Amino acid sequence: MRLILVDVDGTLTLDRDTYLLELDAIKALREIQKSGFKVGIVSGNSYPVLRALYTYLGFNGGIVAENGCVVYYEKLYEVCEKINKDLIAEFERLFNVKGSWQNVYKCCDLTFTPPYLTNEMVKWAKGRGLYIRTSGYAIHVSKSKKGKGDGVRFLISLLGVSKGDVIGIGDSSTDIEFLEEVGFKVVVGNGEEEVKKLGNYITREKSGKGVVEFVNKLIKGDIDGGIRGAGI
Ligand SMILES: O=C(O)COP(=O)(O)O
Ligand SMILES: [Mg+2]
Repeated sequence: MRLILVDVDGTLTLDRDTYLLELDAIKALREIQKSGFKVGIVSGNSYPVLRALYTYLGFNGGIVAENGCVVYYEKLYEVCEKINKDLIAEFERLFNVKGSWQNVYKCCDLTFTPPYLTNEMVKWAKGRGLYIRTSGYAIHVSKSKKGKGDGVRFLISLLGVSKGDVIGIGDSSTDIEFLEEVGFKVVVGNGEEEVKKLGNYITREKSGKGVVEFVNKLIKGDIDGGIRGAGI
């Protein structure tokens, strides 16, 4: 089996500062599903939000939610340690940020906006044995050191796919640990520079249009240096 895992915000959207989906990217991914690939989503968003999205988009390769802490494929799994939600009020008060409306639906990875990380926040998290990152959309606080990496590894093993048969597509530093777990790493053209350094393929186009560019090349068999068994 061949699997494509796609980040959501900044990757399936029109750009890195909007929630509007690039509909052509959805179309291209549905098309590649018809040729035998499975398509899954890997995101910092909460499970209910992603489960609805996954259902309405018609994908079939599973869900990694809460930055790797929650995994769904036929069944729901919590992969990380739960976080104490009293931290929401403390973090909001100390740093003048706002907890996401999705925090009530989360177990393990809490989010705050605006998405700008400060040294003081990093120090605060370290002092509490927590990990803190930014996706460009929000600040994420959890007990998970490996972020999306833990969830992606878990999903891949649930599906029984080998790492070499998995393609990952992302945009932000929260995708680094995710991309480290897959055989072929794609970064959208407007992605963060530190993520692009890891990429086997950097799209010319930004966000969702970049997904369209890559998937079309994959369908045509136009990608060099391919991944094992992926037909590229
Ligand atoms: O939850 C976020 O902050 C961003 O979500 P993403 O992981 O789909 O980019
Ligand atoms: Mg993203």
